[in-house]
Amino acid sequence: MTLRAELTLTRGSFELSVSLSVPEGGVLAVLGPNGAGKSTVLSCLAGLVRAERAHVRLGGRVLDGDGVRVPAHERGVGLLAQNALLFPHLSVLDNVAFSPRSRGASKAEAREVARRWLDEVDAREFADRSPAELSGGQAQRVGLARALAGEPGLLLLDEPLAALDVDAAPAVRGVLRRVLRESGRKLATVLVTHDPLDALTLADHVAVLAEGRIVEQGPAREVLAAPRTVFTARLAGVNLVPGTATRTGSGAVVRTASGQSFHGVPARDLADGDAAVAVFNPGAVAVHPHDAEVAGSPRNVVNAVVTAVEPHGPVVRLRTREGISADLTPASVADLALEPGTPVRLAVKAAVVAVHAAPEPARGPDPAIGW
Ligand SMILES: Nc1ncnc2c1ncn2[C@@H]1O[C@H](COP(=O)(O)OP(=O)(O)OP(=O)(O)O)[C@@H](O)[C@H]1O
Repeated sequence: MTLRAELTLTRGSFELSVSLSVPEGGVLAVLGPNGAGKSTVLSCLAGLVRAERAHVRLGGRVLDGDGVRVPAHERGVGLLAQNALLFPHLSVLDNVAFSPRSRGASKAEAREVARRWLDEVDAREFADRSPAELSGGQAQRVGLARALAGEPGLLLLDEPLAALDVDAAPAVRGVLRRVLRESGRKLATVLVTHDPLDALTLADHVAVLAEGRIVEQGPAREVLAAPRTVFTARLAGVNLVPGTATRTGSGAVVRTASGQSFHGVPARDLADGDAAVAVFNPGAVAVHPHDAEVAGSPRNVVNAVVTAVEPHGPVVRLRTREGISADLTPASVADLALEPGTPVRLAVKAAVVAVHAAPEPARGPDPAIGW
């Protein structure tokens, strides 16, 4: 079923105003910093929190608005949060059978449905266990089966992998991915996550929420490959320099508030005077001694001071006071004797800097924000 929702709510100084749409079979990942309003959006959709102004339509049915407010248990919404919150006194099978049973199925029918869903999430073998006998990952799989056994039109996933340790998360992510593809075809799914990997692997679209507003949205790969806000850039692990754009023939320059210029390759829709961001990968940043001459093809050169030297997978990520990050090999960190406080000269070729119009005046420390 297709979901369309418009929600407005004020809570103290926090204001939420969002408009979402998820087609049948679609998975929308909602990303955003702490306190952005992600859980509030899910709670409003689930009918657990009342928005001041709401219009929520699922398939042909109005859940909220036009004088209607369908209570939570009648919405046809499945919910899985960080913890599955299974009923401790029921077996795994009866936890999953609970939804069909409360929709009027006989005990035998409900258990049959439950067995089918436990098969779907590879948890049939746990049917007779009590929830206390499950690991975190097993409990999340059972929680997913329980959410789907009620045949919801909308599935809400609130950081379903966040409480799992690094060994358990991949298996549950794999089950979610398969179940959303196969069984999720009639559903709209909204997934709240902090993890770009979840967004890329589970969702087709993402919406980035900041301070109660959607600041970026679109196909997951496009948004994460070309982030326009500081938050999305951090998620995607790239450097992002906010400023104002000027077109220069086939190129573009982003000038920051402090007068620093970054040359790059403009997106097609970029216009002179636009609020813009220069985006580049930490792996594309070359690090030189602070007094080095940096020559060659058109480059952006920034004097910076190292603030952190951190292992980052097979490379070392250098963070600087100026906000730009660079990835280097451990050998070059040693050669350049890099440590917090070392002055360096960073260089990045214009050809690998993408310049995008920003949807809002870019926020964050000037001149650049990198991770
Ligand atoms: N029960 C509540 N009463 C009052 N304010 C609340 C309540 N719950 C949340 N808030 C506030 O509403 C805002 C949005 O919170 P919400 O939990 O939706 O954010 P979130 O994006 O889900 O954050 P997180 O990633 O930390 O879970 C925050 O400013 C928060 O302090």
